[in-house]
Amino acid sequence: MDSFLITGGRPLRGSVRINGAKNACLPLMACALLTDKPVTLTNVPNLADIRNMQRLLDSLGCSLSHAKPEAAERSDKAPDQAGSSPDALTIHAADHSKVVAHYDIVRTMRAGICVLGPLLASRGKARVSMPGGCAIGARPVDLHLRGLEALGATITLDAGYIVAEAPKGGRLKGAHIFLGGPNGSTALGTANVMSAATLAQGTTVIECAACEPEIVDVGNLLLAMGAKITGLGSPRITIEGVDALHGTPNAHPVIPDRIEAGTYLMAAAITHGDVTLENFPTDDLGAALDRLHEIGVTIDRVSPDGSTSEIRNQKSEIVRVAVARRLNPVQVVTQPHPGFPTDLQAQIMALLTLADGNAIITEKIFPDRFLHVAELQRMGANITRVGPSAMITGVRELVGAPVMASDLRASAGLVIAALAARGQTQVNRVYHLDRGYEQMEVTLQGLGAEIERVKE
Ligand SMILES: CC(=O)N[C@H]1[C@@H](OP(=O)(O)OP(=O)(O)OC[C@H]2O[C@@H](n3ccc(=O)[nH]c3=O)[C@H](O)[C@@H]2O)O[C@H](CO)[C@@H](O)[C@@H]1O
Ligand SMILES: C=C(OP(=O)(O)O)C(=O)O
Repeated sequence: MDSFLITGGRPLRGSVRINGAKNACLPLMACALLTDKPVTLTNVPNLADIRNMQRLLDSLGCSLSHAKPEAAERSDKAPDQAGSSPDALTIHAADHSKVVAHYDIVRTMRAGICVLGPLLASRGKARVSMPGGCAIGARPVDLHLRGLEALGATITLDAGYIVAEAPKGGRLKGAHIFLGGPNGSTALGTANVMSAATLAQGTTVIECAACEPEIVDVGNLLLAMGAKITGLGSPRITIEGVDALHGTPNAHPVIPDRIEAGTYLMAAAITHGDVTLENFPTDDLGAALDRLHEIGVTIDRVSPDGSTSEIRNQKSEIVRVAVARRLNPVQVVTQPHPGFPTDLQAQIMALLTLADGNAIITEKIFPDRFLHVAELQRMGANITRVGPSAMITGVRELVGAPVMASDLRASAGLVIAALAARGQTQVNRVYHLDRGYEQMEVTLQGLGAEIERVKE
């Protein structure tokens, strides 16, 4: 398994373009199963999870191609040698006979579950393996199943597979569904139920729907495919079922990855660097920007003439991040959007290990998402975990050490810590990072970091 060797202490300087969001792109891809017409996405990130979702869709009778149609949006990325664009993806679900999402693919990522709703709605039945994903605590799928049952599906479990069948006649029926669980809304559960409801007979109302930008992006793609949806981005989404969906008249650009953007913000901050981030989704990062501001990180909007000003709420802008002094300790609570995202918890913890005082992080989405704590402690961090909270007493310096990456964002937190640590850190098992960050080591090298991938 590959690892990263990082020698810390170099301030990051330069510019990074934020890629399309993994957690939007994966459920967007699954939506292609809802129609027999081609669906084209652009700004598709080049990630292990995306390739696995391509394999899954291929196994479900879809043809996939990277050729960029005339109507597709322009992208800054260079076309590859064959004249196609690596970040454009067309998915054509022409063969609707296959309904089994196999364990060997679905176990690799949580978002594999996103094919369940579309398969059930368009093919009348589905057999989908229980999904995998990051080891960040209990990750039940009861809300997904409860929502689909409310739409009239019969669901049973068989040998690790979810077996779902639409009512007689093959069509789901609209319903009023409360989709909240003990920790609030469910992102992928909302995507699953909303996409299934687009083809149901009648009206569906989802209460306690996820407000995450990635789910809004899924809703926007469905609208472009002819669905009737209102309330996107609010806790109540209403879907008026239609008889059929069509393909995308124009290519749908995947939104920028707010978690990738937040990760590079924190990497820049911990090294007291000066980094410009392009395609930065300010609007989607309110809570994280608020915490970073309190910590003492300066984030300015860069105008086309190069001047800087206050950042504004926008879907995509250019920002410049810099830190002039020692970091302030702050309190962070992870919550559903628009609260502080759990997917940035490990990264901000790494940053706070070097703050000037006591910080506290409370994890309200995945109360056991703390596997990075022990690894940060190996690097000299002073952290005490108490139930769903971690108390962090800032230290003067971190010291490089061999550490083990346990999951995607924990790995990102360890890389951030290593960039600031004295000496060398070996971050083992970086295949987790490759699921969610496009060539992270190359991006960081471009910013002046001393980092290399060791292949094994
Ligand atoms: C691929 C993808 O997009 N993954 C993201 C998605 O995961 P995912 O969609 O799986 O996470 P959810 O939003 O569903 O989980 C939120 C909370 O609801 C609970 N829950 C969820 C489903 C369910 O059926 N029952 C239930 O109780 C979970 O245990 C958790 O406490 O949102 C998470 C929360 O923002 C992120 O950390 C993940 O990176
Ligand atoms: C937890 C994540 O991914 P997954 O839900 O696929 O495990 C993540 O993207 O941070």
